[in-house]
Amino acid sequence: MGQLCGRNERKNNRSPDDRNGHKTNAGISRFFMTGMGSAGKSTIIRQLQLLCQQNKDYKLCNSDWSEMTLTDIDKCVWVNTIRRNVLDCFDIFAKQIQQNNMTYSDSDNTKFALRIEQLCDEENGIDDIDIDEDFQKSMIKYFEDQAVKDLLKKWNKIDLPHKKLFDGAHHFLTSDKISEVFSQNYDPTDTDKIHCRKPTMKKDKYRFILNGTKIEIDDVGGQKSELMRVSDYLHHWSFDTQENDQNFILLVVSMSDYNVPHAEYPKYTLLDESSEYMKLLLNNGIADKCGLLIFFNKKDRFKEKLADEQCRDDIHYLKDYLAREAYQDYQTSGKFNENVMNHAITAKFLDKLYSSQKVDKRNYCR
Ligand SMILES: Nc1nc2c(ncn2[C@@H]2O[C@H](COP(=O)(O)OP(=O)(O)OP(=O)(O)O)[C@@H](O)[C@H]2O)c(=O)[nH]1
Ligand SMILES: [Mg+2]
Repeated sequence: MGQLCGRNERKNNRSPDDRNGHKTNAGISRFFMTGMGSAGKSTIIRQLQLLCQQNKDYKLCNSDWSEMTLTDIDKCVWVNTIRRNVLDCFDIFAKQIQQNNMTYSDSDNTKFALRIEQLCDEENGIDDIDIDEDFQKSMIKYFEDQAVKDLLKKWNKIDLPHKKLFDGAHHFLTSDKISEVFSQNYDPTDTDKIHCRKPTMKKDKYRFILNGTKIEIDDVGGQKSELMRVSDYLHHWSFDTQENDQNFILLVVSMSDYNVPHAEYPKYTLLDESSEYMKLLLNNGIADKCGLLIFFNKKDRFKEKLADEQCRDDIHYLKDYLAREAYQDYQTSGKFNENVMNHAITAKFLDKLYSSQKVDKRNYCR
């Protein structure tokens, strides 16, 4: 997961004691959760839902705030989504192996790679696959080919402009897991669902009572097509505010994007795009009336990339936010202080906040 950084709105700036004292007539803490596609917004919801099953002080609620049990989407939808996730990874492997002029050690795998690419290119191709034992065996054989093994050593450097490996992919990419996912009786676990990639279309509303505090979260899809509608969503969301409610924009940022080049403007990264998005969002008049919280997510992937020698040169993307010594130390030895690196990412966003004068002296960052 990650860390938080926030801009406090004056009227929301209350101590925990204050908040406890106001429990009975307190309104709802409402969050408009937004961010770029794949930042990890829906994963936060899934994790909260799981916590509600494990902790009696956390409740998942209906629209009237009565407790509800999680009614999951159809098992079939999860199975198909996860299988699609794995096939998409294979499609990326096939394309990247071709782009790198690598060769498979077995000609069957060359043919299987072509088959996967064709299936993934056709709109409903995947739905037409007969997932039988032969297909399952071909998948494992392909996955265990030396070319795929070599490619996986460069995992953090797999780079296709319009296709990205999803950050939960590691969880599914072992021979045993692939066999399980493509077996007849596959039943996705909660952990599988947390790691799966299922883009949010439009927006979904969720309600929780966490330690007695009512929390309402609108999870807004971050794909390009969805971002075009964000201003409309924000207006509707704001319109539904009741007296005593506190409104926050919760921006979820993927720290792992610090070195992912933008498909159209390769000089910039997806992290730059995310900070630009924040700036645009804050120019919306409604944002002035809300608190702002930024959740810096995917800290684990950020750390993994920093520790990977193949990503070392990518530190230039954060050069402006690091002291010269820290920058040079890392470049020459690969050693780094985690807090210093995390701070470089937060600083990028604070910089944008200051430059757009959307910040006051009450900001806090942690
Ligand atoms: N390694 C790692 N993976 C994460 C983390 N948070 C989310 N993911 C994975 O990132 C992928 C995308 O997460 P989602 O929650 O679907 O992203 P989203 O922001 O809802 O994306 P849209 O619905 O398209 O806007 C999933 O495969 C998640 O399992 C994290 O902290 N670490
Ligand atoms: Mg989502």
